[in-house]
Amino acid sequence: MERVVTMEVGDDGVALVTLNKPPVNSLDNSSPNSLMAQLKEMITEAHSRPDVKAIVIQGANGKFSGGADIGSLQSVKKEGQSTTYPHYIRGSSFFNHIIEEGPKPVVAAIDGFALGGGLELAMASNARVAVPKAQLGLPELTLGIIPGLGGTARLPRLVGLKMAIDMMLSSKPISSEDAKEAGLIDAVASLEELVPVARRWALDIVSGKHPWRRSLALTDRLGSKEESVGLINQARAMAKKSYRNVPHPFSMLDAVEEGITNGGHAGTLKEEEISPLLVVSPTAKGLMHIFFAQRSAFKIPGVTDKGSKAHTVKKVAVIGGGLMGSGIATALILSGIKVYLKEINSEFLQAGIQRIEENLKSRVAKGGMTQAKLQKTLGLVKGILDYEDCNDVDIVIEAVVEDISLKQRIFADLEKYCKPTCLLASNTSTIDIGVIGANTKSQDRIIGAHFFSPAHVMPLLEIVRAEQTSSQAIQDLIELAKVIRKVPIVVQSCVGFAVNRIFFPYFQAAGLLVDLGLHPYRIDAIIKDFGMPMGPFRQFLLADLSGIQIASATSKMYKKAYPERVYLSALSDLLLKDNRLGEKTQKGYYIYKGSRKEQPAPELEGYLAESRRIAGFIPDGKAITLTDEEIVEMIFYPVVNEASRALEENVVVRSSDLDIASVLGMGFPAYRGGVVFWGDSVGREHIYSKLNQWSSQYGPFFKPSGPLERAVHGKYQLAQIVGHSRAGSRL
Ligand SMILES: C[C@H](O)CC(=O)SCCNC(=O)CCNC(=O)[C@H](O)C(C)(C)COP(=O)(O)OP(=O)(O)OC[C@H]1O[C@@H](n2cnc3c(N)ncnc32)[C@H](O)[C@@H]1OP(=O)(O)O
Repeated sequence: MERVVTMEVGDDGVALVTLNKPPVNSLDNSSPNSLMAQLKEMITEAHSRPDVKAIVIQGANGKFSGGADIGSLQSVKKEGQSTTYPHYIRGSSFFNHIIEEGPKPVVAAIDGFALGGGLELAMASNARVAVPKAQLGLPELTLGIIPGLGGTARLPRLVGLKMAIDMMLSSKPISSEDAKEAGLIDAVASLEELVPVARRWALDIVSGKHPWRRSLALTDRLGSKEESVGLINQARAMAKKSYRNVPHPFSMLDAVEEGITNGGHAGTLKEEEISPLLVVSPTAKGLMHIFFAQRSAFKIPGVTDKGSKAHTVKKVAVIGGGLMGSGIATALILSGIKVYLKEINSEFLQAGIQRIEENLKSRVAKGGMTQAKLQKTLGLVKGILDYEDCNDVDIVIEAVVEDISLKQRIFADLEKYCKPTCLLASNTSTIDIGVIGANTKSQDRIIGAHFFSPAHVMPLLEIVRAEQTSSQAIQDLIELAKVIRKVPIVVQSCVGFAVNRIFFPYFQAAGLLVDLGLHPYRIDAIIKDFGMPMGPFRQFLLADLSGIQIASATSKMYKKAYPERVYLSALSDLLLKDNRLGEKTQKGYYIYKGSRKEQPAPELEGYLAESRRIAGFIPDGKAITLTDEEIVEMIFYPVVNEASRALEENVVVRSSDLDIASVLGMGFPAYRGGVVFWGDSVGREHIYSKLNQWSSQYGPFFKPSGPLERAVHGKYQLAQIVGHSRAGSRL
């Protein structure tokens, strides 16, 4: 039997129990051989051995524990009224009775992180010691579940109810320094001193020098029941505003309330009752899928598995200080990378640097940065006017206007002045990477680095590889993404790459529905209720933020690339003609009165009528009637349809990359698992038959794609289209 928990008893009478299950010492509880079962066995043995006075639990390889094993939670299935929830041993009962209330004190020695069940194990221990930079938190809500090993009952007793609720709702970990101040841990010790301090602490509990604290029994941080229930109700009201369509934040608050009103043990029983139900909810399935999808995105077969190392990036040149360039520069300096910002004259340079400063200032205003840190961070930017100055940078990221010959000239210049190992990246969203490098001999190190606006905020980076791009170049850019905390998806060049490619039908379907008589505001409200950050018409104005010319130009580009399946409503052009550019001119589909909050524009009706007249879809003037659900379907099924094409064309490495693209690039709700995952959960047959029906009613925009049709006939999931990919198929 593989040992993942070991025990060593020292001369001091302390049993040092070590969790050793790479990569994160997860608390697997699925079998007699799993970590939780072995841990229970070891602690029970320690309690019964006469030579053991106290127990210290640590994690191997610089990590305490990353919590329950998410893989085994993900595979839980519903079986009639119950589920296959992995509790080989009853975790809460073990933590409550054998660790917290056992006959010998237990101290947790925390290195690296204690997250989820990891922190719950530490909180069930009678004291906690951590290294200075350890991270402690309960991030279960990001997975669609709640703390299930006593976290909702113990955290409020250790740090107070308000902070506990904040920590759980935000899912953000805190550092050991903050944890010490809050009362979550008892001492901070250097790595060398961690276990010795924990041993001494455990013995001091035995001798009575330190109190023998049992978290579930603490009450000193809790206010009166009335106050507590008031706080919990306030949190419910807040959660209603920020969480749509998901049950778990409210379940978490129910468990907290039970633990406060009926005692800690009752709280842990409530968790036990709720957790198996939540883990099989569509929300948890979607969020756990996204958890693993995000990690898979960093692994590219033939690139990251070759054993070669990425180059370290210390200095990057950004060409162009416009909106995108300054955003990219901001993202880089925020991660401590030196940036040369290149512009064509000092006036533009000044403006670019000012934009970067504005980006940082807005962080300061939101409390995310101090003024002193702003100055230090801004100090990492140096303005330059000549390519000669790029001779010592590791990567260049070009972010100038979408002009092929301009870009070709820039790359020819870069090749001349940059060192031969320098990666040459373009932030183009439309131009073929191969074409950009056509006038150089450096095609192997030319690559697309497509950021999303605002680049210092949006978490996605599309890495576009051309035929000749080397695997080293891809690996270097993946590494840069890691450093600047972006999730990369590696894509083959095609019009729109991944995100814009699969979402062009989203905006076009919305336009089509308006031309069929629906109102844009109703569509926006329904799509927002579905979980998008804003509706397509409100978001159109976001496109305007990065330049309305781009939005207009890209529609034409799609028309050219995918003519048989594009629907261009006249509506946006009618608005543009009247200089209704959205927020920029304070009017678009909506009006803005000096704020970003949209207000209805009564005059929109005239534009709608004109657009419908041009479309000629409803000659008798009678708008079609659709339910809210049908509107969601008519807007998102075309997206799934396009995603199936992108999968078959191998635009991405794996289907989950498109899920990441939709969630991180467009704000598709993570709890729905991304567009492909969602499409599969809705069901390919249903989507196919609906698209067929609409295609005969409303035209080829809705025609089911070849790959979707094949998946239906072949009875395989949309997520498996990549495996059924046919080279050269463009149906
Ligand atoms: C009953 C309980 O209340 C319920 C729970 O505890 S649910 C679990 C709660 N815990 C979490 O949400 C923590 C999730 N993990 C993380 O946030 C991060 O992985 C981390 C901060 C622990 C480490 O981050 P980092 O060093 O960047 O490594 P990262 O790439 O994320 O993870 C390393 C590997 O560990 C895996 N992993 C991380 N946490 C895991 C977990 N809890 N279960 C299973 N696998 C896990 C990752 O999938 C990855 O696997 P791979 O190498 O095969 O891709």
